Amino acid sequence: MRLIRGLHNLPAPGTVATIGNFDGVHLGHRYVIHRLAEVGARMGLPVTVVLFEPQPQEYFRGAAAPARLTRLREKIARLAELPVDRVLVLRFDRHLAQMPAAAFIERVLVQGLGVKYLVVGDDFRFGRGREGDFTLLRRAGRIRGFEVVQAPSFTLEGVRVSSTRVREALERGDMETAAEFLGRPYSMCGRVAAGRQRGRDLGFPTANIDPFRRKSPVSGVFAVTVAGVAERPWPGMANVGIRPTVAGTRVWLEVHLFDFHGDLYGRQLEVFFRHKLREERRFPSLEALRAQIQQDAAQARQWLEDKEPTWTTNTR
Ligand SMILES: Cc1cc2nc3c(=O)[nH]c(=O)nc-3n(C[C@H](O)[C@H](O)[C@H](O)COP(=O)(O)O)c2cc1C
Ligand SMILES: Nc1ncnc2c1ncn2[C@@H]1O[C@H](COP(=O)(O)OP(=O)(O)O)[C@@H](O)[C@H]1O
Repeated sequence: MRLIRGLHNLPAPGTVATIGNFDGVHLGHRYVIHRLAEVGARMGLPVTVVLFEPQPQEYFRGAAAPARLTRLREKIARLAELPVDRVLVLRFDRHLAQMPAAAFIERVLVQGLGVKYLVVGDDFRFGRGREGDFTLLRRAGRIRGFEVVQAPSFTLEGVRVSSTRVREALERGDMETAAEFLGRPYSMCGRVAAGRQRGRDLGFPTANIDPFRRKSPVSGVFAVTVAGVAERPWPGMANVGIRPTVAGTRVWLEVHLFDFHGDLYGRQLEVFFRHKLREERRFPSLEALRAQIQQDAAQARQWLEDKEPTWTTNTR
């Protein structure tokens, strides 16, 4: 899969494509991409996914935009596992926000991509003031020689899988439903940064990861599994929050790995949120926090052992 940033770096025109946010790269997205890849194979054309970064809602609404499920590099990693030949990332800035819909079609879709077959959601809007919609695309396609189809809805037990639904499940701590919609447990990726070495004093060293999000779609304390430590996912527990007890100010993802001794600084980890244990709280003392974290550890171990009994024999 090739990652292309901006319209200037596009390879020769001729492609099947889809445009969207693809936040979460959930089962609905995967379904659309698999169908698109079938068409691409039939037409003998590569598959292009077009993404905007930041997501248009973030550009327009700033802090009021919904929490990101996946940051760009997470989206790209998930898309690379699918039959996608290229991801085109278009910077969503003033220039793009103010581009008339007709110019978007001409510059991006026709001259840029040379699109022959395009899949978009029924509610897809584009161009200055959201003037462009599905009908306009269809009409332009008839004139400029590309086909436009609506993304098929993917449903699970009658529910249309969407990024919003995943966010709602995560918000209420329902990790199981989120995992069903995503096709995998919800995860965040990041590099382990140096903290203030307090975790060690608490008896629970934690690998600190910057979630790189204005808002996190998950918060609280979780049983987790972590990829990037060893061959197999490593069991642990994590806190996502601002750490009110130690007067933290911004959101961090902190992971303690069970029965791990070693250095993780600089390591790229993927943390899978398997089960929510509780909300983050402000404790009257570090002593009280330590006692609670001990309980969290016991509960997280229990949950992971019940769900993934192989760990007891394989990773310890
Ligand atoms: C499982 C777990 C649960 C935690 N729960 C809370 C909490 O409820 N409230 C809080 O203020 N901090 C919580 N923390 C964060 C600790 O305050 C933090 O790990 C500790 O202060 C170490 O910070 P450091 O990165 O500065 O070393 C939790 C940490 C872990 C690993
Ligand atoms: N079991 C463990 N789980 C997580 N990190 C560990 C563990 N054992 C050692 N470490 C290392 O210790 C570091 C965290 O130590 P800590 O005292 O919490 O300091 P800080 O959080 O301030 O960096 C991690 O980044 C990692 O390199």
